[in-house]
Amino acid sequence: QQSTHPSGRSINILNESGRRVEIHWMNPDDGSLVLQTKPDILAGASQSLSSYIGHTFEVRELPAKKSGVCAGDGDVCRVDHFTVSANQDQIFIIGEGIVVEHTDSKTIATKSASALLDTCKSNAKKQLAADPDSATTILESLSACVQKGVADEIEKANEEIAFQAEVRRNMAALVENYTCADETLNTTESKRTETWENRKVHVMIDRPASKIHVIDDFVTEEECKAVADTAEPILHDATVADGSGGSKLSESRKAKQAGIKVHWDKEADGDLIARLSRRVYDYVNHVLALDIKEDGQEDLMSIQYFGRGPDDDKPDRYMPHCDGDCTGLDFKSGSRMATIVMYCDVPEVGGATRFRNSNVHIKPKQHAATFFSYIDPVTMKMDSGFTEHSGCPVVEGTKRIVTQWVRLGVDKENPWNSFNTLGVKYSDAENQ
Ligand SMILES: O=C(O)CCC(=O)C(=O)O
Ligand SMILES: [Fe+2]
Repeated sequence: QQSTHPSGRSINILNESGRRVEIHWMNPDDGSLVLQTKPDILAGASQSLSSYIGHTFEVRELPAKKSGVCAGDGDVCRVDHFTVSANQDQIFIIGEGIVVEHTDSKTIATKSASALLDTCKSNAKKQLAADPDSATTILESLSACVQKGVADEIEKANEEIAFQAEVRRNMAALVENYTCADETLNTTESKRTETWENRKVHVMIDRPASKIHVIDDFVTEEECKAVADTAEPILHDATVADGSGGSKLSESRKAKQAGIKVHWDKEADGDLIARLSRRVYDYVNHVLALDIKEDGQEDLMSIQYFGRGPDDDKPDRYMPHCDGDCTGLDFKSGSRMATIVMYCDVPEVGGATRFRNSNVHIKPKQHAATFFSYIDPVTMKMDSGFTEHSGCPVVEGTKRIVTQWVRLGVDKENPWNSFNTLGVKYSDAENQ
């Protein structure tokens, strides 16, 4: 519970004081002390604690077992305090004299930045002493020195991130089937909630290039029915592009689907599908402020998965995929950058929407919607894998969703399919 709470921080305490200490949490309401360390932290030992931003702790030196006294002046037991900050990777080092030093991701970064500057500065000073008239050259070599140091540090950090991302991806792939099959798994706890047009929004991840929201009561029963009625006569097996301009059935996408055209000319008359589609673009614009218009966008897609029981070895499902690019590339005009999946009918068993790289599991709730975006609207860089998702196998019952894949850079003259050189049908549009 603590580690998933947004203000939860797990902290590490190292006892380098040479003395035995204990840690108390200070209750801000009444100032009482609550012992956190049992047994005591011996000299040289470490201890981790689950805490929260803003919590303050007291470190108390304990009397030596033999002498029965502390090592402070006049045998006094020394005390210090520390407070948990918002930064990540916080370490509290209890030093000699029971003085607590606080390090975290920020202070470590600051330290390595100043170490780097110190090296460059001392080089510059030496040069200046040798040749007092060479100020310009010195300034140049100083900035070259800093630049190289910064580049080296960034490269190191990027390499570390790439390594960690690979470990995380491999783990995610491994647990995918287990988590999909785990019926006891509920929707992941949200980071925070918001409200949009009287609807509750659960914010699951909120990164510049990767957002996942669940919106309650996004679609109404009559809108679902309007889509289902239109889909019924044209429902067909889901296909993917076969690479030569045609389409083929796919193991990775087992479902029935039908493209649903939006009759915008009937919007003013209260057309239910147009009303739903308008809400989709309103929400996308609310989150991304990219001024997305309906012109040239893909049709709505009705997708239906049918459960055939636990013995079906080829259940209806969508294997993990990204709807657009999710490799961190620059955005390409006309391509997808957000998706809304609306749940019209939810199955009895199976059928969760899973974002395996973000560890976000969404158990479909009738009439709710999952919104996700995979573009950073400021840098125009795409998500780097956090929005990869799957529709878990549907085991019992029927799952009916309506999906809108949203593009940026399309309009009447340049509709979505003009960006597809093969000119494949709408049913082949999803990138796999
Ligand atoms: O069925 C789901 O939950 C996911 C559907 C999906 O991935 C899509 O429509 O792009
Ligand atoms: Fe998808």
